[in-house]
Amino acid sequence: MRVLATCSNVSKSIDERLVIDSVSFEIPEGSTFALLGPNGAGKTTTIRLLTGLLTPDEGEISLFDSKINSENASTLRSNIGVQNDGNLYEELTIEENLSIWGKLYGLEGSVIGKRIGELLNLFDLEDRKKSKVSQLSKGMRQKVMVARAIIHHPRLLILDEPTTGLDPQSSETLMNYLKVLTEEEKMTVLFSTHILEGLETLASHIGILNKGKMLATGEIPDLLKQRWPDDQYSISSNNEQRVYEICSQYGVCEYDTIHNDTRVVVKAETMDMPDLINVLVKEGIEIDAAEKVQRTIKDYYFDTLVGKSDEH
Ligand SMILES: Nc1ncnc2c1ncn2[C@@H]1O[C@H](COP(=O)(O)OP(=O)(O)OP(=O)(O)O)[C@@H](O)[C@H]1O
Repeated sequence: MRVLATCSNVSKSIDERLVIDSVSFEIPEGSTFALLGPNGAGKTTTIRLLTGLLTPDEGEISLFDSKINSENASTLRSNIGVQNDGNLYEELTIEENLSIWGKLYGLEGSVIGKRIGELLNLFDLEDRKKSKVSQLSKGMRQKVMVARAIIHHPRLLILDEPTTGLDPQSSETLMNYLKVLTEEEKMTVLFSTHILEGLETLASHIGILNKGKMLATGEIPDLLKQRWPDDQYSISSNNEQRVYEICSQYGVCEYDTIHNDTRVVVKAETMDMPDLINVLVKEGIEIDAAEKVQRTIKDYYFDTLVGKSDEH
């Protein structure tokens, strides 16, 4: 797959503090890339570096196969859409704001009208299109900022915590729309977020930043498979302690510190699940359920950050 953006060993200090520390990652074309990490991890700074608003102290950033430099930055930026791209015009209406940006991006009048209609509909802002931005709520402004970044259907859309301030329904609508943009419009999307629940249905790739370092990056199914190569089952029974003891004898049991329960890691070479269930039943244990554990990005995220909070 073609790579649309690359960060290679990028470092950046702000006020003599190293806030981005030799970060490398790739954004493949057509991907939906979620940038994750605790507060202050460096997500916004990475986004500002990618969009050319900040210059790396070390390392290289390439967009669309070209290394960003002071000469080509503005041309490259015309192919990206950025949510926090300057302020909105407070004394103009939503419609006027979007129209100005459509013109700036060189769209034809008829296309601008059509796109504005779609975006107002998407964000449930049709009845407010004649309202001045200064009269909008925080969440509504956020919607207009995101709409502005999308209006020209950029090749690469970059959104910094796009759902912050949005109500649950609007968040869901926006995230589903981003999926449509990647699938139908072949757009590539990078977004930062703190929302981990259900992320695997929205994102194809992730990068986890912590204290300026990229701890893990790649395609979600690959990362999950690398971290948990063996099938795991969660067994609920009338005697958890005994299950743990018996499974431990066979070397297939571990205590899951994230979920606080007993999980059986079934390694193909040791024992398969039906055999193990038989052993447990023969021992007089009543098994209520033995469910295969579906690992998620939330599990992966916390597993990656375990023990990292004190490092720097
Ligand atoms: N303009 C600035 N001046 C000084 N320090 C800054 C500036 N911008 C960012 N930093 C520092 O860089 C580090 C990374 O900040 P950044 O905003 O990139 O984190 P983030 O991952 O986006 O955090 P959050 O999830 O809280 O938005 C922080 O320690 C922050 O204090």
